[in-house]
Amino acid sequence: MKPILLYFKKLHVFAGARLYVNMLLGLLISFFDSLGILLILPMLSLIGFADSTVTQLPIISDLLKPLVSLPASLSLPLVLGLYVTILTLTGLLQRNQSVVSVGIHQGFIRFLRLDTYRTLIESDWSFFLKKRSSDFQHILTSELARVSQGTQLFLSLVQALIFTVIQIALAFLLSPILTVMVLVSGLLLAAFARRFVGRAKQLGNRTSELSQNYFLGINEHFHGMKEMKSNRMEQSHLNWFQELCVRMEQNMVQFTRLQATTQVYYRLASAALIAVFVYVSLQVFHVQTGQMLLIVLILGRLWPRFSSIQSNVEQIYSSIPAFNSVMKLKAECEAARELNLQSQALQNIEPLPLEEALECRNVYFRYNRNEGTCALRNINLRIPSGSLTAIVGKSGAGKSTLIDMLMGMIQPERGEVVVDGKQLTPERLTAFRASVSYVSQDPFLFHATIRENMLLVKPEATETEIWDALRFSASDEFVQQLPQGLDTVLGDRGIRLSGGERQRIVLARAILRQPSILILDEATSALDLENEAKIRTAIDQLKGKMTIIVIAHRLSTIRNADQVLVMEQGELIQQGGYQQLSSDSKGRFSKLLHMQADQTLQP
Ligand SMILES: Nc1ncnc2c1ncn2[C@@H]1O[C@H](COP(=O)(O)OP(=O)(O)OP(=O)(O)O)[C@@H](O)[C@H]1O
Repeated sequence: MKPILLYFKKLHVFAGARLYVNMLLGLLISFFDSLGILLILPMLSLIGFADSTVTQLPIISDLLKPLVSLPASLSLPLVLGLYVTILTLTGLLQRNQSVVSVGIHQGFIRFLRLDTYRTLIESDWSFFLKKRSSDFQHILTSELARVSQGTQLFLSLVQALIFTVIQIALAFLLSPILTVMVLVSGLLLAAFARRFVGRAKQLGNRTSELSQNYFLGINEHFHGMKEMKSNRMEQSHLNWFQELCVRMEQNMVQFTRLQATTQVYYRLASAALIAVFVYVSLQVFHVQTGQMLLIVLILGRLWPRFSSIQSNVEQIYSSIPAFNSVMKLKAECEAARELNLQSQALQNIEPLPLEEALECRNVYFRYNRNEGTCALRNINLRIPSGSLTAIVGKSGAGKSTLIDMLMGMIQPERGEVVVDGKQLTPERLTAFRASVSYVSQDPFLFHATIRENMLLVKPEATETEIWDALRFSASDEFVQQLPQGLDTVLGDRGIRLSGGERQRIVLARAILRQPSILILDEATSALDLENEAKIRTAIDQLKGKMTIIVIAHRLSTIRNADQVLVMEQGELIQQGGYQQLSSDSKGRFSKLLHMQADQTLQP
C-alpha cells in the first residue's frame, strides 16, 4: 500500500481543494441516498403496506412527526414529493461529482505523464546507455495507465468507505445488535478474502512483466523489420508474438477468475448471512417487522458495497507492481539527474563558447564499472579553438565514446575534461552543451516539415539563415525541388529522404545553430563523392570560425585537418598533423592509409 499512498499524496498535492469537494459530494450523495431509503418505510406505512410498528422506529418517527399533524390526503403527496426531490438532488449531486472526479482523474494522468517524462529527460546520457528504450515506452504508456487507474480506484475506495460508514451508522441507529452482528460477519469475510488480495498482487506482477516483454518485443521487431523480412524470420517472430499474447490472455483470465470467485463468495456469504440474520432477528431478538424490513433494505444495499470494496482492493493490489516500476524508474532518473528544467536559472543560461582549447587530461572511462575493459584509457589531448580535428581508428576503437566525453555526455571515471583551462563540471555543462552542435552517425529528423526540423534548434532563424545553412550542407538544390520546398513533411507519411539527404539536412540544422563547436560523427558517410567534396570545402571554410571535430572513416576526407587523433582499443596511440602522421611509415595512421588505398584499388 505504501507506493499507492505516495501517489495518493501526489494526487492530494495536484488536486488540492477539488479532492475535498469531491469527497464532500460523495458524503452528501451517501447521506441523501440513505434518506431516500428511510423514506420508503413511511411511504409504505402511509399507503397501508406496512404495520404501525414502522412509524415507531427511532428515526422514522422523527421524520414522520411533522406529517402527523397534517390531514391524510396531504401527507402522502408530501412524502412522495420529498422522495422525488431527494432522488433528484442525489442525481444532480452524482452528475456533478462525476464531472469533478473525471476532471481530477484526467488532470492527474496528465500530471503523472509530464512528471515522469520530465524526470526522464532530465537524466544524463549514461542513464540512457544502461536502459532499454522499450522499458521507457512501457512505463510511459502501460504502467502509467495502471498507476492512474490504481489511484482512481483508491479514490473510489475512499468513497465507498464513506458510503459504507454512513449506511452502517444508519443501521446502527435502527438496531445496534444486528448491525454489530453483520459487521463481525463482514470482517470475518474480509479476513478470509485476504489471500485473494495476495494472489491479485502476484498476477499484477506478472502483468507488468508480460507487458514489459511485449513492448520490448514489438519494439525490436519493428526496428529490425528489414532484417526480419530479408532473412525470412516472419514465422519465428509470429510464433513468439502468439505465445506472449496467449500468456497475456491467460493472465487476464486468471485475474478475472479470481475476482469472479471472490464475488461468488461474497454473494453466497451475503445470502447465508441475510438468512441467519432474519432468522436470529425474528426468533431470538423478536425484532419488529418494520425495523426488520428497513435493516434488510439497508444491508441489502451494503453487501454489494462490501463486495465492490473487496474487488477494488484486489484491483489496487494488482496495480501495485506498476506503481513500483514507475517509482523505481523515477528514483533511478533522480540519481542520474543532470538538469532541472523547472529551474528559472536554466532559462537564463548563456552558451559557453570555446575561447582557447578543449582538453582531456588522463581520462579513463568504462561503460560497466564492474568490468575491467576501459572504453577510454589514459586519454590526453588538446583541441585548440577554431581548429579542425579528425579522430580515426578501427571500428570499436573508442571514437564515439571519446566524442561523448568531449561533449560532456558521459563523465570520466578518472581524469578530467577541461574547457578553456577550467574543468567541465556539472554546473558548466548546460552552458557548454548550448554551444555544441552534434551530427550523429544515424541522423535523426522529426516527423515534421523541413522548416520545423530546422527551427527546433533556433526558433528565431530567418528564411535567409535557413537557406544559407542548407546551401552549406549542399542540400538547397534538392530541397527546392521537393513538392512543398521547406514545408515538405518528412518521415513516415511524408517524403522519405535517402540516407545522404537526411545527413545533409541534419548537418544544415547543426550549422543553423551557429555553434562554437561542431562535432560530426561520420556525418558524411552516406554521401556521394560530389556532395561529400562540397561539404568538405564548406567545412574547410569554417576553420578558424568554429572548432570542428570529425570522426572519419574515409581518410581522404581529412587531408585538411589541423590535427589527427588515432585511437586503438580505447587509447590514443598517435596524434599530430595529417602530413606528419602519414609520413611516419611505422605509425598506425599510415598503415590505416595504406589499407584504405588497397581497398580502393581492389577491383
Ligand atoms: N552503450 C555501451 N555499453 C557498453 N559498451 C559500449 C557501449 N557503447 C560502446 N561500447 C563499447 O565501447 C567500445 C568503443 O565503442 P565506440 O562506439 O566508441 O567505438 P567506435 O570507434 O566509435 O566504433 P565505430 O567506428 O564502429 O562506431 C567498444 O568496445 C564498444 O563495444
